Amino acid sequence: MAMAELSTPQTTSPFLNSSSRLRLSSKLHLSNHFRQLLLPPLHTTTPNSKISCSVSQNSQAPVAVQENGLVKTKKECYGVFCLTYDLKAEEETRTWKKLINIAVSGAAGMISNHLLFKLASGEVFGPDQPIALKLLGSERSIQALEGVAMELEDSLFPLLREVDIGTDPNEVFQDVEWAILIGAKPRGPGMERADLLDINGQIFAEQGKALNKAASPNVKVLVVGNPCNTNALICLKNAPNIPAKNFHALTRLDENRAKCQLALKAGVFYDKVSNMTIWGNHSTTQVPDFLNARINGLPVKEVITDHKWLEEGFTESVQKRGGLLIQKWGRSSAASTAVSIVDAIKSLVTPTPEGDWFSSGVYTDGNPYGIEEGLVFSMPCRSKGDGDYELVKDVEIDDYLRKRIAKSEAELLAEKRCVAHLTGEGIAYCDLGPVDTMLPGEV
Ligand SMILES: NC(=O)C1=CN([C@@H]2O[C@H](COP(=O)(O)OP(=O)(O)OC[C@H]3O[C@@H](n4cnc5c(N)ncnc54)[C@H](OP(=O)(O)O)[C@@H]3O)[C@@H](O)[C@H]2O)C=CC1
Ligand SMILES: O=C([O-])CC(=O)C(=O)O
Repeated sequence: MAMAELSTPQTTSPFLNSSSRLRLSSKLHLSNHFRQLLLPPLHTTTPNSKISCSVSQNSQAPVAVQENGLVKTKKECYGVFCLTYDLKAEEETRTWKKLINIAVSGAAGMISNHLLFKLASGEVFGPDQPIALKLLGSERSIQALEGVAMELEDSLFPLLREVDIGTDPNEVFQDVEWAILIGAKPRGPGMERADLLDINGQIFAEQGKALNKAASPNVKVLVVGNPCNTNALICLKNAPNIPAKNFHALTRLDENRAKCQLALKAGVFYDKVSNMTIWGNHSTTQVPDFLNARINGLPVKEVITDHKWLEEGFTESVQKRGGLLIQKWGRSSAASTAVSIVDAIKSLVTPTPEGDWFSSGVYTDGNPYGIEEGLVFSMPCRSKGDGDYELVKDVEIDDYLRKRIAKSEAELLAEKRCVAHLTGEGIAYCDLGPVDTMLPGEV
């Protein structure tokens, strides 16, 4: 065993303290990783302080860690992330927040390929928030998942403390505080909508059960995989121990798309558009609410006087944006979806600016808009930044909006009937019409 002496910050390192004993595969490994691990950007360095660590020069992959004479193994962890760091000492320094566990399903897919690097960079939870990523894949994707983990290793993110990969949601979801559920089967040619609801519903029923059993009791769940509203409903119904309020279906991409279209028409930069609600389903029946949205603090209808465009052109462009993108790209939106996931989470962990709100698909339990109870429906929300939200209760709904919101509501009720066997609400009866439940990408 060679002993390495390295300079390190005087304050406790986020990764090591002097009692940490790590088994690494080679000296080269040590120099590559340790330098990054010991010099996180947020710490001031005191050049004279030293840290000692023992290095095995002939060990294999770093899968076992010796701590207080006990060998700890982590079954599903990956590479450098299998090392165990003394996080307890670090938590006492107050410099770093307590580690949070984040699960991502469909982690080898296109959206995740953008999202994971944003999560690991600190862009989502902040520059002082260490994270562990728990990546859920399947037999299909396990090799690719290793590739993802390798790229995460090579990115040397100071905040990324662990990466676990696995195919069993009961293991992957253990103690997670956030679950971002992206993995879902894409709709194939000729596939009936009812079949898609059923196949993906099975995935979300299983994951709901696993979250119920293994996750932190206050886990926040963001469902992205389509049809995301109904998948979120299935998931929450299978997780009775987790508050239904903790489940979200991603409609933030629709909100972002709507803001962009309004900004374009008004000739303003898109940060001038606020109070944008998406009502209803993440589908072509969604209702982007131009009645209550604002541009530079003014009602949209005062700024954009072409009301016919608002009712028809604007609304349809948002509803069908995903389909247009597929026509251009040959695949559905991935980067902008990942950005919108970041926005959705940040909206829950930072206070909503005064007077503004954001959209999220949430459980309609006691909503003030007369939407049928027991659906996951996109509505205006505000947050104090504690991970929770409250509904905005005084948004005006005129006849135009009411009619369209009712259509999206009817669609979600029809979807719900199709998955009754997965929500514990009896026998499924599927009467979806040919144009119902079009995903935004299915035009
Ligand atoms: N809500 C929103 O705003 C948006 C939602 N979406 C939805 O997000 C989901 C993921 O999109 P994206 O990352 O681009 O898709 P990809 O096809 O790149 O990845 C999807 C992942 O889903 C997993 N999956 C789970 N079950 C199945 C199955 N039965 N058959 C095939 N794959 C399966 C696969 O991973 P594995 O093998 O590891 O399980 C795959 O890697 C889709 O449902 C898409 O419609 C997309 C854009 C916007
Ligand atoms: O339909 C899809 O898979 C893509 C999608 O949800 C969107 O672009 O909004």
